[in-house]
Amino acid sequence: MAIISTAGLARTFQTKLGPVEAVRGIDLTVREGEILGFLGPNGAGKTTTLRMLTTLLAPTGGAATVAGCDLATDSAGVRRACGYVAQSGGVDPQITVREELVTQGRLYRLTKDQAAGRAEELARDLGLTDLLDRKCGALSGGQRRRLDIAMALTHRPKVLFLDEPTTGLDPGSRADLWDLVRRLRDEHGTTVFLTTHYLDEADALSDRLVIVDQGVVVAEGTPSALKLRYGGSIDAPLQDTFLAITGRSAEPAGRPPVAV
Ligand SMILES: Nc1ncnc2c1ncn2[C@@H]1O[C@H](COP(=O)(O)OP(=O)(O)OP(=O)(O)O)[C@@H](O)[C@H]1O
Repeated sequence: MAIISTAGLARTFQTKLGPVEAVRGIDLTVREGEILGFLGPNGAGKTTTLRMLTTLLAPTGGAATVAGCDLATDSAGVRRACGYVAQSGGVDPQITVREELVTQGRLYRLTKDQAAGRAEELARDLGLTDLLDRKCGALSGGQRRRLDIAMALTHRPKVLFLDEPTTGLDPGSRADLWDLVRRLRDEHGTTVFLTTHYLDEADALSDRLVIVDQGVVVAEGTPSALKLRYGGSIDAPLQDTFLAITGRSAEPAGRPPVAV
């Protein structure tokens, strides 16, 4: 069953220098319980698409449904169904992990007791129990990401959107995060929609890849199917496949991470 479905989803920004067509018409379907890797070179329109699908940004064209809720007419329903972890989270460094989780629960209208209980539950699920009374500012990068994800899961969303979840993490923390994403899907049936520039990550985690370039979908399929079709063999490196599809590298500026 499709949990996300979009048709011609588009967003043009009006700027002083003229219109910028960030997303020109995205057609895609995501099945329930799928881990979808949403890839594309810098500026392809990935974050803009995520922001539209999570109701943070209004589309200027097209349509979409998330968990059966129409983006245009039922944004509250879409928000109930979605958790979103942006590229850089906005936790308060001065308050503790517990306070941050409880506050998030209260924002979702849980009672004090419910919010305290949910904070403990999330901390257990995400390996944060020993850190509950630590200040957020004292967490490592990997622990911060786990807290960001815990907060996004407070209301038990059906779909979790992760925008470059492992950027800046060391190989061990990246591997932990991959395990967490798989566990979320396997134990809770959560659909995961993730963007990443790390092709080893996309390859290891995703059931299916959607590759965008210049605001449109240019290829989609399982990692193996894409490698076979564009890289010449199912053993082709995803790097070569991506280059064949977009003519560009997927890596952001800077050093590529060590594969784990
Ligand atoms: N608020 C805005 N105003 C004007 N242009 C914007 C705005 N937000 C994004 N853009 C432009 O839209 C295009 C797509 O941006 P977006 O951030 O969605 O790409 P991305 O695929 O997530 O890129 P990256 O991989 O670098 O994070 C880019 O050309 C960007 O400069």
